[in-house]
Amino acid sequence: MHVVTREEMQAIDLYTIQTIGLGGPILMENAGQAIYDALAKTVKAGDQIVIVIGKGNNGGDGFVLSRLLLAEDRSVETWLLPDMEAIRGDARVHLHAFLESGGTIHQINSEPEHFATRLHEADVVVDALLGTGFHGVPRADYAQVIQQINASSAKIIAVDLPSGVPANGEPFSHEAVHAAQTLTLQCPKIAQFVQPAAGFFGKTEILSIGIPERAVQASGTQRELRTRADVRRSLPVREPFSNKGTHGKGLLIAGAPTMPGAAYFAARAALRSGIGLLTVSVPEEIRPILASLLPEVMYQPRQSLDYNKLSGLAIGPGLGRDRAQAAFVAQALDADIPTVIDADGLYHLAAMLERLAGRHAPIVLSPHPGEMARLTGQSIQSIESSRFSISRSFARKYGIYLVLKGRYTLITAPDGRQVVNPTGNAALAKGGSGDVLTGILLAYLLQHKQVMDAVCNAVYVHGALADTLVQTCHSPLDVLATDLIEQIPPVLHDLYKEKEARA
Ligand SMILES: NC(=O)C1=CN([C@@H]2O[C@H](COP(=O)(O)OP(=O)(O)OC[C@H]3O[C@@H](n4cnc5c(N)ncnc54)[C@H](OP(=O)(O)O)[C@@H]3O)[C@@H](O)[C@H]2O)[C@H](O)CC1
Ligand SMILES: [K+]
Repeated sequence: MHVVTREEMQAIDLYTIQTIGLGGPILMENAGQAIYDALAKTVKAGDQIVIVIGKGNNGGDGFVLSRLLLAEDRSVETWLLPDMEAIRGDARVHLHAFLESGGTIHQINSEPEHFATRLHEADVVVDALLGTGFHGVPRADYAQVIQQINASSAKIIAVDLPSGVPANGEPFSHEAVHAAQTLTLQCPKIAQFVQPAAGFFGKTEILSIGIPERAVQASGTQRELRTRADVRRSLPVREPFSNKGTHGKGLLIAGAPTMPGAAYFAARAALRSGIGLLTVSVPEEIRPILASLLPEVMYQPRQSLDYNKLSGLAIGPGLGRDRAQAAFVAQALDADIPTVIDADGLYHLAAMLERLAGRHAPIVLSPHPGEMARLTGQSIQSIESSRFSISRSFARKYGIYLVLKGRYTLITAPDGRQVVNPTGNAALAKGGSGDVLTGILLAYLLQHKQVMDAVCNAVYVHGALADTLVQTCHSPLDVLATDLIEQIPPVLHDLYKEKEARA
């Protein structure tokens, strides 16, 4: 599933209409029908529905929905902000069809009090004011209606985008529709995954409107939303006669006397994620503690790390920020084997980014926004408001795989391809969860054929751990790193069972 900008969506529309030959009115009919079907799942029989329509094709979707609801014995009113004469093109076609089918249009500007009353009484408000055509700041008349919609106690369902939200996720400070649910048409837009826009979507459902994949491909978009099917398809299969050496020999350089837990979490997560052989390097003071907790791993002293015959390494969890540790990061980079750098490893990396050049083996960096800010010298706010572009330029500049963590973690390949991860929740915002991800990343880097699959699947599974825990027996407040690790077996069990069932 591709994530698009407004311009890419418009190009997809144009290709579908001009090259494939599916006219705009047909797409709009499909859009209206898809919205109608999605509404049927959430709107109750006696609900009073108010559909609020703007001037463009987003409004056109609203006319189709109004016509489809005509046939039902429901309390539905359709309210139009612009004058009817201003409606043009495909939207005009469906305005005409609605009226000729017996529909009634109420004009907001002619009956402002009645509109206010209906909004107040409504159980559901469908926001078909503005979609991908919106830009800038809402004009006064639209701003007024957006404010009125937000003030109603109705369940707000936005068509394609919450009105007032810019499709490309540009930062904004004006009021936009706070939707309980957004029914996005065909392709998720960038806005859904960046702040502050993401906060206006509510529960989001992507509805197909019959646009062929070829039209999406033609737009050249390089962004995708990872689906469970993508993960299932690309998970490594364990051959029956494989041996421990087949699944990677990894080295984890982590932990400090004051932070032994990080090394434990990353190591145990790597083991649970299928790594074949794992060697851990921790300061001698804490090795006995780790050895008692992790009998499955081998140990190497920091002073004599052997990088030969390794399939990959991870460095950073709990490593510590004193200068002495920087040398281990530099050494790891010089080893030029598949490498994951996280946490304090990223802290030291910031002073030696030039070492990333000229390497051949893949490198995966997994910063949270604060660590990314330090790596780029930008503020956290600028990172958060332009996650896609900042990630892309950094990954391409240094030739690395970048995992920019967040509510929707964004994965970027050295060639600029980007994947949005849909799983995860606030339960992950706790010490140790990043160490668990590092362990899964290391294990997957050593087991997947494609690096991008390894990284995307590790991030997907990591988020799915938190989702499963919160959906079954935890709250977002009480999930510990150890809970995440112990959730790996059931989550992988389900994924592999689904994979087998589809084989
Ligand atoms: N393939 C698909 O996804 C399909 C999507 N459909 C729907 O079409 C919209 C996009 O339609 P479009 O007409 O391009 O644009 P909008 O309806 O979103 O809005 C256009 C009108 O909005 C006005 N506008 C723009 N900026 C502002 C602003 N700052 N304040 C107030 N009004 C604004 C603008 O008015 P003008 O007077 O400036 O012209 C436009 O008229 C998409 O989102 C889907 O919902 C199709 O239904 C099917 C295919
Ligand atoms: K809308």
